[in-house]
Amino acid sequence: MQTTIDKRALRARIRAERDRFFALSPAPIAAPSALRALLEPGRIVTSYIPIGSEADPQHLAAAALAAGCRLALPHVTTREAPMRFLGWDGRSALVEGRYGLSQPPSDAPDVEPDIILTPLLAFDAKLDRLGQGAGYYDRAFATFPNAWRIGVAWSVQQVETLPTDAWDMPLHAVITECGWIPRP
Ligand SMILES: Nc1nc2c(c(=O)[nH]1)N(C=O)[C@@H](CNc1ccc(C(=O)N[C@@H](CCC(=O)O)C(=O)O)cc1)CN2
Ligand SMILES: Nc1ncnc2c1ncn2[C@@H]1O[C@H](COP(=O)(O)OP(=O)(O)OP(=O)(O)O)[C@@H](O)[C@H]1O
Repeated sequence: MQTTIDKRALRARIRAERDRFFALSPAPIAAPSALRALLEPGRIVTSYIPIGSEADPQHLAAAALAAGCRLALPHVTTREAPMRFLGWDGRSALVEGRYGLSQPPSDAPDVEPDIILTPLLAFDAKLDRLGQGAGYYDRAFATFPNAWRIGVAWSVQQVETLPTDAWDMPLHAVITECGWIPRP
């Protein structure tokens, strides 16, 4: 399948580019006003703890907490089991999981997210997204179709155009160190 080969090569290229960019100590990702406008008290925002050279959403999560939102983090086990979103107060100890991920303990409460801050490998001008390839976020988007899908990335992760599959749901916006990119 051609798109599978394309995606694998693209992932490797983008990971290398992201590593190079990250080594230059980019400016942190700050919360744009368009995101702050969505942070109503009581809303549930799922963040993530970055691994390697991923863009760090910590200031977005802090803005959400300060606005009275509740936080959650993704939790994965096997590749087959769907990802869960588990409540997190922003300070409690996390547990190391697969791939070196920091996750809430598996007995933390499941929540239904309103805003999904989404890690990604690449995005394009249409705000299509390429992830790690396990389909965790694609499946979560299908489960929570009414949640805001907001990508978090370094600007160098934008590519001309991505191959898409039938299940791909575009992002509503992407936040980079340069600011907010709305869906066209
Ligand atoms: N920080 C973070 N948390 C996350 C994700 C993510 O992409 N980033 N996920 C998104 O789905 C879920 C975990 N899924 C993952 C799926 C595959 C790989 C993986 O294949 N990692 C590669 C290389 C990682 C890299 O260098 O970028 C590996 O371990 O070989 C990692 C996480 C939930 N939590
Ligand atoms: N809504 C869905 N329901 C069931 N399986 C799905 C769904 N969406 C994607 N998948 C499965 O997930 C796998 C990975 O898809 P893809 O390569 O597009 O992942 P990705 O977008 O890079 O990953 P991720 O979403 O984890 O960041 C595919 O094999 C696909 O069959």
